[in-house]
Amino acid sequence: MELVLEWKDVTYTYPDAKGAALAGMTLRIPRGMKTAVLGHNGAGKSTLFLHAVGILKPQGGRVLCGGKALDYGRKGLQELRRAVGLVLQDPEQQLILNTPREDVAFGLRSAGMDEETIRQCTESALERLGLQELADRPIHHLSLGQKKRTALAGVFATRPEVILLDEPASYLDPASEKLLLHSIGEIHRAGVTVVMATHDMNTAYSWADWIVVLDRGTCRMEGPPDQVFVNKELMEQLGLEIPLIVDLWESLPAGLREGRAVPRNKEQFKTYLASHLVNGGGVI
Ligand SMILES: Nc1ncnc2c1ncn2[C@@H]1O[C@H](COP(=O)(O)OP(=O)(O)OP(=O)(O)O)[C@@H](O)[C@H]1O
Repeated sequence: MELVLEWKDVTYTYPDAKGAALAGMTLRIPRGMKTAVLGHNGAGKSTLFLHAVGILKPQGGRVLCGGKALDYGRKGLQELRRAVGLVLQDPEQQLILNTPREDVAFGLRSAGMDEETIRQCTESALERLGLQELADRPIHHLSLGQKKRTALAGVFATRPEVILLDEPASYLDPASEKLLLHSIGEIHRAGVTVVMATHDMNTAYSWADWIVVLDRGTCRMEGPPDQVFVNKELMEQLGLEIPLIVDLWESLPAGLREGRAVPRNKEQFKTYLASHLVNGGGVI
C-alpha cells in the first residue's frame, strides 16, 4: 500500500489550550483511495488537516508526504502546497474574488502559471465540477452548495495529489450534498486522492475505501469500511453510530449473511434482498 500522507506519533497543543489536540497521532492515508476521517467534535480532525498542509507544525513526531518528512522551509512549504490541497469547511473563508471563474483563476495565478495554462485549467476545473453556467455569477449570489463546489474547483484546478475536505457536507440539504459528493467523485476519478472529514457514518460507509477513526487526538482504528464498522464495541465506546446498512445487515439471520461481504450501499442491499427474499420474507 503506497502512502500519500502519514502522521507518526504527532503531538500538538494549541497555545492556551488545556489538553493536547493531537496526542500521539499515528495514521496513514493510502494513495488513490477515498478516505473518510471520523471522530467526535474536538477529536482532532481539523488539526490533523492543518498539519498536512504545514499550517501547523508538530511539537513532537513527524508528518510525511509521499514518504518524505515535511520540510518547513519556504521552498518545502511551496512544494507541499502544490501536492496537498485543503478545502475549508466554510467556503467564505476560501473564496476571495467576485465570480467562480475569477476565483479559480486567482489560485492558479498565485501558483505562478502562464495565462494560457490558467485559462485552460480554470475551464477544465469549472467543467469537471459542473460550474460553467455559474462561472460568471457573483459569488455572493451562489447557494452554499454552489460556493462549496467553487471552493473545491479552486483547489482541484491546481491539480494537487491529494485534497483534504473538512466536513464538506455540513449545512447542505440532501440534494446539494448529493451534487457535492458527485463532484468529489469526479475529482477522485481524475486521479486525486480524496480525504474527507465527516460526522456522517452512512456517507462514510458507502463512499470511502479507507476509514480512520479519531478520538481525543489519537487514531483508534484504520482500515477498509467493512472491517472498521464491524467493530461495534469500539464504535459504541466512542459514541459513533453504526451505519444503517451494517446495522440492518447484521439483523438478518446469520445463515443469510454467512460468507458474504456486507453490502456497501442501498442498491447492493436491495439487489441482495430482491434475489434472496420472496413473498413477504420467505427465503430462497
Ligand atoms: N485555535 C485553537 N485554539 C485552542 N484550542 C483549539 C483551537 N482549535 C482547536 N482547538 C482544540 O483542539 C482540539 C481538537 O480540535 P479540532 O478542531 O482539530 O477537532 P475536530 O475533530 O476538527 O472537531 P469538529 O468536529 O468540531 O470540527 C479541541 O479540543 C479543540 O477545542
